[in-house]
Amino acid sequence: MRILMTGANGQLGCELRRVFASETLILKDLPEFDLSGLRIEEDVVGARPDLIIHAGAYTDVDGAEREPERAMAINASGTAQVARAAARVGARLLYISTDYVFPGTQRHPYSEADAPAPVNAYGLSKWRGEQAVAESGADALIVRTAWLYGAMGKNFVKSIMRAALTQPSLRVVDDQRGSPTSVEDLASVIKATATGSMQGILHVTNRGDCTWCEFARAIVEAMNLDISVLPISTTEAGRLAPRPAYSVLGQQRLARLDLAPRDWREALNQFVKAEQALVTVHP
Ligand SMILES: NC(=O)C1=CN([C@@H]2O[C@H](COP(=O)(O)OP(=O)(O)OC[C@H]3O[C@@H](n4cnc5c(N)ncnc54)[C@H](OP(=O)(O)O)[C@@H]3O)[C@@H](O)[C@H]2O)C=CC1
Ligand SMILES: Cc1cn([C@H]2C[C@H](O)[C@@H](COP(=O)(O)OP(=O)(O)O[C@H]3O[C@@H](C)C(=O)[C@@H](O)[C@H]3O)O2)c(=O)[nH]c1=O
Repeated sequence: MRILMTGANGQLGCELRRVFASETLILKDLPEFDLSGLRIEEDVVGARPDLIIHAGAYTDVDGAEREPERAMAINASGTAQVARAAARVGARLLYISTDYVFPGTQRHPYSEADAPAPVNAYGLSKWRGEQAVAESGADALIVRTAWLYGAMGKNFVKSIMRAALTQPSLRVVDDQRGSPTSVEDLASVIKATATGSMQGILHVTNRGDCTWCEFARAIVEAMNLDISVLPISTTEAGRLAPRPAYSVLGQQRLARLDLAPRDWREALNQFVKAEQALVTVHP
C-alpha cells in the first residue's frame, strides 16, 4: 500500500512511520511540502497514494492566536487541498483533529455527534479542516485526539519532566480537564482503521481524564521525585489563547470497535520509565 503522510517529522508522524514501516511511505513535511502553499493538491495527486494520513498542522496554540491567518492557511486551506486530492485519486484519508474543537462548557464527555464551537484560533482552524474533509467527498475518517505526547518533538510530559529536574516546585493549571494520549496508542488505532470502511468522526484518547495539574503530578510521581506541584488557574497561567475547561472525548464508538486504549496512567508510567532509561544510557 502507498501511504502518504503529512507532518511526517512531527511527534505523531515519527510514530506513524515506525508503525507503517513495512508499507511504501511517501513522507511529506516542511520545508519542501508547505501546507500554506498553492501546489499541495497537485503534489498529493501526483504521488498517487492509496491512503493519506494527514497529521501535518500548525500546532502552537498560543502562536495561532497571534497569527490566525497563518494557522487557517495551514490547518484549513492546506487540509482542503489534501482532501480534494484524496477525492481525485480515490485515496482513503485519515485526518487527525483535536479536542480543542469543543468549547469546554459540558461536564460530561463530548461525543462525535456533539457540535464543535472552538474557543481559540487553533481549534477553529482545525474545525474548518474537518469541514473541508467532510465536504470533499473523499473516503475519509476524522480522528479526533487530545493532549498527545511521545518521544519525539515538544509536549507537556517532556516539559514537565525537564522542569521537575531543575525546579523545586511547579505551578500547573488545575481548571482544564482532558485525556492525555500516548502517540503509541493512537498510532495503533490509526493502523487498525487505516483500511476498512469506517467514515465520519472517531474519538481516540487514552482512557480516563485529569487536569493538567493532576497530569503533572502523575508525571512527577512516575519519575519518583518528591517535589510539589501547585494548582493554579488558567488566568494565573497567563497564556494568550483561551483553552476549553473540559474537553474529554467520549469513547463509545471506539469501544464498539473493541479498540479502546489503555488507561492514561498506565501509558504514562511506561513512557516516563522509557524516557528515564534513555537519559541513563545517554547522559
Ligand atoms: N499535540 C497534541 O497534543 C495534539 C495534536 N493533534 C493533531 O495531531 C496532529 C499531529 O500533531 P503533533 O504530531 O503533535 O504535532 P507536531 O507539531 O509535532 O507535528 C506537526 C508537523 O506538521 C508540520 N508543519 C507545520 N506547519 C506546516 C506547514 N505549513 N506545512 C507542512 N507541514 C507543516 C510540523 O513541522 P515543524 O515542526 O517544522 O513546524 C510538524 O512536523 C496535528 O494535526 C494536530 O493538530 C490533535 C490533538 C492533540
Ligand atoms: C508546561 C506547563 C503548562 N501549563 C498549562 C498551560 C496550558 O493551560 C496547559 C497546557 O499547556 P501546553 O501548552 O503544554 O498545552 P496546549 O498547547 O494547550 O496543548 C494542546 O495542544 C494542541 C496541539 C492540542 O490539540 C490539544 O489537544 C492540546 O494537547 O497547561 C502550566 O500551567 N504549567 C506548566 O508548567
